Amino acid sequence: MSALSTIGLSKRYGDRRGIEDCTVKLPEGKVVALVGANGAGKSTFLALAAGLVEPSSGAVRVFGDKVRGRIHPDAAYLSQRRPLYGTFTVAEMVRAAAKMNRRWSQERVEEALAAFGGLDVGTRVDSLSPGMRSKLALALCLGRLPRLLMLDEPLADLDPLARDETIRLVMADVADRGMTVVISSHLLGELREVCDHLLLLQGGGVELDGDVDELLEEHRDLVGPADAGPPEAGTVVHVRKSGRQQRLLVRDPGALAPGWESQQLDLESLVTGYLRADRVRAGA
Ligand SMILES: Nc1ncnc2c1ncn2[C@@H]1O[C@H](COP(=O)(O)OP(=O)(O)OP(=O)(O)O)[C@@H](O)[C@H]1O
Repeated sequence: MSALSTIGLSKRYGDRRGIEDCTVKLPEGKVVALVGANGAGKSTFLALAAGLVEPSSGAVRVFGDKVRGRIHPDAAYLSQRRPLYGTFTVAEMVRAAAKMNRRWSQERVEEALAAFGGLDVGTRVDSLSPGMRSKLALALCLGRLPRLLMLDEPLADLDPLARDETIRLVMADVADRGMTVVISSHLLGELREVCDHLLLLQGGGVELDGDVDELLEEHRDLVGPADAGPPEAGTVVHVRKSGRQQRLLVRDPGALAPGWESQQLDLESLVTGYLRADRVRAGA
């Protein structure tokens, strides 16, 4: 079964497009990197999946159940706003979250807070730094023992050590409980080590949706003379020319013509190539 699936999912904000006609099936037990340029629709996608926003059309399912106006009981969602009660202390916030959730592991929350360190439980939430708020909000999400964890830019406010700790905590639940994770982030270097699946949104639509290793295998950077024609096979995603050389990002390039050299891509260069191509299209 798919952990999270959408069919023809669209959301419009007046005449603005949030996301448009997204159909995806995200596999269970995997870590999905949700990426795209600013405004591509990542937060909208996650808010729809969490039931916080009503679709304009189409549907979202979590573990096969249609999402209708509230979060699925087996899911947890860390929104970019990190909603917490400002006047509560950290300890009061944890107690409030425990009361609000039928399934709750105090042990897991405490483990997470201890792993981050430096978060005094007597501190008022509104005096925490943005990074500390992120840590507390993530610990509360883990306390729900979700089968599906959706994280909207969880690493954005964190120092390098806390990013590493966040990834470790999340991956422990992936390994121990088979939790599925959908994580939106611009920090592709950090995600590469842990993500199995890539969902790339562009202009509200799905540009790439697939297994990371397979996508990296299918794509190549081809380097060749600037005056050479395009390869006979494959789809050219993006072309960059500099001096006497050109560099093409190509999907399924097939056999190479003489003079061309093929280079493997990493996740960051694959995504960056698609983002560049999109910018060229938008400017065209
Ligand atoms: N509440 C809203 N009202 C109006 N427009 C919105 C609202 N939320 C999102 N949008 C629009 O929907 C589009 C997608 O926004 P969204 O925040 O989902 O993108 P994103 O990929 O998460 O961006 P970022 O990387 O900057 O966080 C943008 O054009 C944005 O302006």
